[in-house]
Amino acid sequence: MLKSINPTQTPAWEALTQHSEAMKSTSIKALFDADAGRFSQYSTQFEDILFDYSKNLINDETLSHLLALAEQTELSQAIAAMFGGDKINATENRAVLHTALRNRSNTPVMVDGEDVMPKVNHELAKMKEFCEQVHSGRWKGYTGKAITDVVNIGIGGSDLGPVMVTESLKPYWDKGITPHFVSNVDGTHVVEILKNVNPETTLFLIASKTFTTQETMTNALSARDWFLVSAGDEAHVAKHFAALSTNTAAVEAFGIDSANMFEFWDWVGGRYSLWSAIGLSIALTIGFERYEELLQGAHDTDLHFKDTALENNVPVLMALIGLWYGNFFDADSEAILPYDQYMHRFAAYFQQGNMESNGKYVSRSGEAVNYQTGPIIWGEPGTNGQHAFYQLIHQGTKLIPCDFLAPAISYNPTGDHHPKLLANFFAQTEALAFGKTKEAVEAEFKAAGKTDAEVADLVAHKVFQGNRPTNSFLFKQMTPATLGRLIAMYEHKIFVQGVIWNIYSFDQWGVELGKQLASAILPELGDDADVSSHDSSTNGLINTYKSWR
Ligand SMILES: O=P(O)(O)OC[C@H]1O[C@@H](O)[C@@H](O)[C@@H](O)[C@@H]1O
Repeated sequence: MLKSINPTQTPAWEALTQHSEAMKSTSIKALFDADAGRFSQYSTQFEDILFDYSKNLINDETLSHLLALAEQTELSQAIAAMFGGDKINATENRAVLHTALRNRSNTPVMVDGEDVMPKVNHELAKMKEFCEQVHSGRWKGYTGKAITDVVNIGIGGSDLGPVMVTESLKPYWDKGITPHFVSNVDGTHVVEILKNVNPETTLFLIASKTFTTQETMTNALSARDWFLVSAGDEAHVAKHFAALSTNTAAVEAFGIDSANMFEFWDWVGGRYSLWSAIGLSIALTIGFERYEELLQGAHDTDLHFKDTALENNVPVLMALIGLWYGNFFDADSEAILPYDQYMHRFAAYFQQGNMESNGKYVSRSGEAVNYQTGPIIWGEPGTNGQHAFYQLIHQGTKLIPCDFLAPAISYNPTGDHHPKLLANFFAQTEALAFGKTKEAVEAEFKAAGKTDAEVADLVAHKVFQGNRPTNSFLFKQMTPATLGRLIAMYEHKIFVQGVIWNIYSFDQWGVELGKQLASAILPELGDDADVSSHDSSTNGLINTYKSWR
């Protein structure tokens, strides 16, 4: 159990409040002007990832207060508690051990007196064997053909991780398997995906921690019906359906052979589950060895996070910088901007990671907090975002701290695309930090021959205030290990922030009410009679739907 400590009651919070006032009267530009060594002071290289946090409105004093806040909220104890298998997910009475799933050192990890590593290794061995069978063609479909397509049916944490990772690692799709993902209960999703696959050569992975999620069960049944239209005999299901779940009874009730079940455990949060059996679609797509490299990368970060002093600890620094803007500068969102087309679902992945973990207003002692918690996370790949929403980041009224990520080496070094892409990355962080002064705009106008009147009309619109903070993550090349490192860095950032905000980051009660109400409404949609059991808006929507369908 983590202690409940109100962060706003700590001396560090008070110091940060005062210090933030001082920092509001300086600027990122002034900090750079005063210190030629700022980049080397506020950047660090972790393995093959350069983390540059110098373009932030921070100085040594800021960091020392933030680190004091981490100490006063007992962050180090919380890190030890998580890795040690304590039940820090108190509202579900569960340990939080996605780190055990990628514990390549294989040191014992105890939960309730039991070392979980043997069962983690057992399941990994089972996944490996299955991948070998599928890749070698020994695993055959009902007409004797090898598997060519894998359809992962899952939603939320049972979908977003596999989608993001397989897309990010597309250059590694060399096992003859094409992955597909069905998540939305909208029939369009499953119908459109099934148009592209052949029942004889398709393997369905039903991915659901609980195996009760409405969307996934509905899609799984539709996929099974579609499959049986061609295959006929139910006995063929065993060759084409596997389950990734913690719920053996529900898997069996669905009709999936327990030999085709890949298990994980209640101490794996859904949004932290790509490292478990939920990662099977990844391993099938990129190969099991590459999946192990992904796990190894995450393990590298875990060891760094667990064993490095807070002041040099990358996920801790990421968390503290984010919290600085959220709590002391009223920033309410953060943008994640990968300059890597393959990473196009990275922001969406961490939208769930962050917002489901830290979107909580109730503290660990059950009271409403009186400070901001988790940020809104959003983002799109560069350079597309530049032509869409960067206007607001540069000149809007909101402060939006941004993370820029890019590989130095592209898998597609066609022409000069990659230098152009990276020139944009570097330029954007420069423009956001340093802006463009009125004097610079005026000088530009004058050089272009504009009249004084024209200059006066336009100058204010062309000024960039700058002072917009960014973090940059430049990595050598996107490999499975690099991706594993990056994901784990963001995961631990979320953990650190949740600890300091005194909230429970590993439950998600906020998703339940909508599910309950949807189950109550579904039977009401079964006939054409008007309903009157809800508020007038909900009644109005339901009754209009019924009259129009
Ligand atoms: O993996 P299952 O159990 O189908 O859950 C899928 C998703 O459901 C949602 O309601 C959330 O709780 C997510 O955290 C979870 O990943």
